Amino acid sequence: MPPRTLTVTLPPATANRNYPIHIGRGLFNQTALYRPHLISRQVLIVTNTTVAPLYLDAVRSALTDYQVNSVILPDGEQYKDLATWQQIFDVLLAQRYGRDCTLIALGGGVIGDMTGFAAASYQRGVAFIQVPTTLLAQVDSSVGGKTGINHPAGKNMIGAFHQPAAVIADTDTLMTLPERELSAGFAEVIKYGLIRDLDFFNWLAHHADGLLARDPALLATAIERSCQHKAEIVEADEYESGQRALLNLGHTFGHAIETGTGYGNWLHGEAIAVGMVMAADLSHRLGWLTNEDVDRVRQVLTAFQLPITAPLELTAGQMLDLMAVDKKVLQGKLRLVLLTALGAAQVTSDVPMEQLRMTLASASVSRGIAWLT
Ligand SMILES: NC(=O)c1ccc[n+]([C@@H]2O[C@H](COP(=O)([O-])OP(=O)(O)OC[C@H]3O[C@@H](n4cnc5c(N)ncnc54)[C@H](O)[C@@H]3O)[C@@H](O)[C@H]2O)c1
Ligand SMILES: O=C(O)C(=O)C[C@@H](O)[C@H](O)[C@H](O)COP(=O)(O)O
Ligand SMILES: [Zn+2]
Repeated sequence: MPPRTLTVTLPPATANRNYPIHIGRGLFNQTALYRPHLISRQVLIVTNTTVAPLYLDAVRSALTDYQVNSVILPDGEQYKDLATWQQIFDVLLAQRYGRDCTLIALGGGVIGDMTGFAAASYQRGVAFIQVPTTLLAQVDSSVGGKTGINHPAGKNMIGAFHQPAAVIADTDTLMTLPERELSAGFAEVIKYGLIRDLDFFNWLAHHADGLLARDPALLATAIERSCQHKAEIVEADEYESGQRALLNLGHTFGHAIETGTGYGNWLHGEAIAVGMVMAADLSHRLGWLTNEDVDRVRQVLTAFQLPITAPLELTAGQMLDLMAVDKKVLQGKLRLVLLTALGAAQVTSDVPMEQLRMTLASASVSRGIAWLT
């Protein structure tokens, strides 16, 4: 399979902001993919303790003509925080990096979000390249320019929109990804099917076994179609004043689960899988989906080894408190992404509290009604 390149086309602010998404095997060490986006010789690779031993040398080998430094952060969602993020600036300043430097994010979504936010902030904004190494990062987080870090009270609460100069998604990296992480990535892939592409959703259901077995052709198709969806939405609504919010399907619930259970205990994709079941359940309670539709959502997520029930340690009250800090809240009112059919979504602020509480209770199989308190 030859590599594919998609383009994210954005309106120019002061300069051309379009950027390529390269998808394919063996892309890491191709100097030609990096060179057009490097403004000066100063390059900082940001990665973590798991990814560095696997791939840092390969990326460095593409950049022998440059002054390359690296910063290796601790691994985990619990380190997507202010203190860890500051380490990036310590290196940039110690090495006297200027405004024409380029940061490279080598890793999953955590590294991508933190590096992008560092690039948005250092000297008020420098360039960065996304080199995503997880499925989730290749299909979602590396594209679109949402960058940031967590606060103990809420996910991604501190951040900026800052688009990358390029995305280089080397699909060979997925061969070393743990199975649990691969499944978590599929939650965001399934999300595209649920919000805007029923054919893709059905295709994913049909190929679940092959995708989990990492068939390279199937993976390439899933990644390309996901990036196409993300690019189209970001091109239409870069700053989330409208349809970009649909990419948040399951996230109001999921982010509450991640924050409430302690960052890193539930993977982002796992929490979003449960969140999508909750969104589907609530859509059914509003009469928008049939019972069979909701079962189908559960079945497909289960086929990808994803959870479909909520963590037991959170009460509905705690969930609602955590959901109240969601970034989609407007004038103090919760706004949720719900499904009007499989393959179609909308944002609604008219969520009856009683129905929402029923949804929160029903997604917790073991605790049932006690979870309502
Ligand atoms: N900016 C966005 O648009 C956006 C979109 C979705 C998710 N996110 C964020 O992304 C994060 C989740 O990203 P993630 O799922 O990639 O998690 P992650 O970055 O924590 O990576 C998952 C795990 O896999 C390891 N890893 C990475 N690449 C590997 C490889 N090739 N082989 C072996 N191990 C590898 C990592 O070290 C980590 O332990 C969350 O913080 C979420 O909020 C952001
Ligand atoms: O790109 C977007 O827009 C998304 O919402 C993609 C999500 O998968 C991602 O998890 C994002 O970081 C969530 O954004 P947030 O604004 O709810 O923090
Ligand atoms: Zn997400």
